[in-house]
Amino acid sequence: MKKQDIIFGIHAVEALLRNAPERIIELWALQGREDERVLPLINSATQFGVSVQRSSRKVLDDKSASSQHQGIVARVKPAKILTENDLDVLLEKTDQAFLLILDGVTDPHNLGACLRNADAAGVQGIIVPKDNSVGLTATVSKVACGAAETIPLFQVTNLARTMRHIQQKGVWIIGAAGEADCELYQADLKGSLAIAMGAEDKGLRRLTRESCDSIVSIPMAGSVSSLNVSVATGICLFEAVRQRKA
Ligand SMILES: C[S@@+](CC[C@H](N)C(=O)[O-])C[C@H]1O[C@@H](n2cnc3c(N)ncnc32)[C@H](O)[C@@H]1O
Repeated sequence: MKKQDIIFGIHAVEALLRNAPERIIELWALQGREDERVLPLINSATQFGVSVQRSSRKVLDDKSASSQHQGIVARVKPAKILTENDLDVLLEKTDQAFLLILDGVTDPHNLGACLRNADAAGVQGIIVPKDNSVGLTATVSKVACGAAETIPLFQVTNLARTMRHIQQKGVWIIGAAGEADCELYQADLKGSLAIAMGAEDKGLRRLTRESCDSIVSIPMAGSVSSLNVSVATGICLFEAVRQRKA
């Protein structure tokens, strides 16, 4: 069974039942413990005609390849892969884009945390390059706490080309890099916007950086040279939220 065919954890399965119950093929719930958070999920799945099996902890650990399943594991049909064309549809529907670009994030915990931040900030979609990025794995869904089932993730073949394309549609792209002279808090983050974050090891690739309209840094007071990408993403997104509400 491929890892991405499994979704586990209470928030992730709950979001799946709310947003795409048709994707669930079967569900395993921990036997012998009537967890009040798991029971509504079992009831809801049963209403959708999903087969629910009561299983031992060992079975759930094996199915999810994790011990973090919180007593609930689902086998699912893969999510529809969204591409450049789907991004166009999104842009046509909004007069003020708010997007996140992740240039090659490879750690599932980081992508999960970025999805969670993006959902909380009201981001409409996340753009990632198809290659050299982690996809929507079971761990990503678990860490994202339901956001992997709500935020559209656009996987594009050529990130720089997609960036040019969305710029032509009026989206201003701000990249985040620790060494930039302009501070995040000086940048104008209102209007149609995409914020681009770099990968864990190499940061923004040269072409991605050159495709940004401007580059900003989050001021650092201590001795470390950079923040974790999901932390930096949260800071940038919520500064944008603050400005857009003002
Ligand atoms: C772990 S950092 C990458 C560090 C990498 N060694 C580099 O040279 O960029 C991952 C991403 O988080 C964002 N980031 C981390 N710290 C930042 C800061 N102080 N200012 C702006 N962005 C930051 C950037 O987008 C960066 O590419």
